[in-house]
Amino acid sequence: MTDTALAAVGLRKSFGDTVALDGLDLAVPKGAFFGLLGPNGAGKSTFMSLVTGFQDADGGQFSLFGEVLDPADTGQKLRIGFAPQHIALYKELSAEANLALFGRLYGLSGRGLDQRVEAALELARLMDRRGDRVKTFSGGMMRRLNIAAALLHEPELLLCDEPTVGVDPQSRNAIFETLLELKSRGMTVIYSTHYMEEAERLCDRVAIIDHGRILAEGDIDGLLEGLPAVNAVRVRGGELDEAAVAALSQFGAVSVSERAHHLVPGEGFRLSRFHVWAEGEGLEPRDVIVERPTLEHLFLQLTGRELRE
Ligand SMILES: Nc1ncnc2c1ncn2[C@@H]1O[C@H](COP(=O)(O)OP(=O)(O)OP(=O)(O)O)[C@@H](O)[C@H]1O
Repeated sequence: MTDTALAAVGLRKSFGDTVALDGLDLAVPKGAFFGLLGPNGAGKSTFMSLVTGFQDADGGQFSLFGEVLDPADTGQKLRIGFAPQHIALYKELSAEANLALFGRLYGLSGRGLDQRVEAALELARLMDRRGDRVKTFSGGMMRRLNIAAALLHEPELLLCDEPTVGVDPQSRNAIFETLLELKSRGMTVIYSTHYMEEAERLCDRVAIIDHGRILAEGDIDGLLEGLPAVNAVRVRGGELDEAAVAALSQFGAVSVSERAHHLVPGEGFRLSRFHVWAEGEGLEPRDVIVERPTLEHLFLQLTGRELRE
């Protein structure tokens, strides 16, 4: 028995001169909601297309639940579900007809198929729109259906490629509900995104990918542990006098904007000491905003670039 759902070792893939995957190593534990976090062009979709056998790797190897993954092995393929970045649905057909079609492609029929279609409609929260053509759906509804269609054959591992790109915040929340439902069922999910807030909200573990390599991997708290405990402090109000600003500077680099003083903590910064100082200055707790480091800061530290550049 292995505790690893999917492992990749030394994966390589190039398109002409473009190196999409550059010796990528990754291990995804069973039952993890695993975030693959990286900017556009980092290699996330290429990675998924190799796992699902849509493209062949130039080098390297995968194992799926402890067995070497052979793209031609149908039995192994059935253990994987894939919700691609680009919606793969028939827009002229209804939600229900789409699901039935995908179910038949997976060899389902009769009562078994009907039950899976019902379950998928429920998961996607589209019971009341089941008979409507997909072309009348919002982007978020299509995304949910796209995910549900990938689950009809009850795979053990779901790959979900950037499901929230181009959807409004409300639809995004509805997609999260579907994903959180899968998480609560203990399904192994590999979720690619370039939104660090999504990774922080959904994922137990995260791998940071850039230029086709994994730069860091672990649970989010562990990954952030290496960063300073406080990323920045904002003092609202902008009412500090010159002496107070000079005193603030003992804690690090200070810059001033119209409404606030921003402090980037220096070496040996202690938040407790800072709070004592702030209280002495008569600052209200609500005027002091402490920014904790995020995965965005980690990415910046690792690459010298913003995640969304
Ligand atoms: N079929 C292809 N032909 C040529 N280049 C490709 C192809 N597929 C991917 N690439 C290139 O490989 C690199 C990795 O692309 P990939 O789509 O895997 O990144 P990504 O992290 O999924 O980003 P995005 O969110 O933009 O899809 C990019 O430089 C991309 O332009």
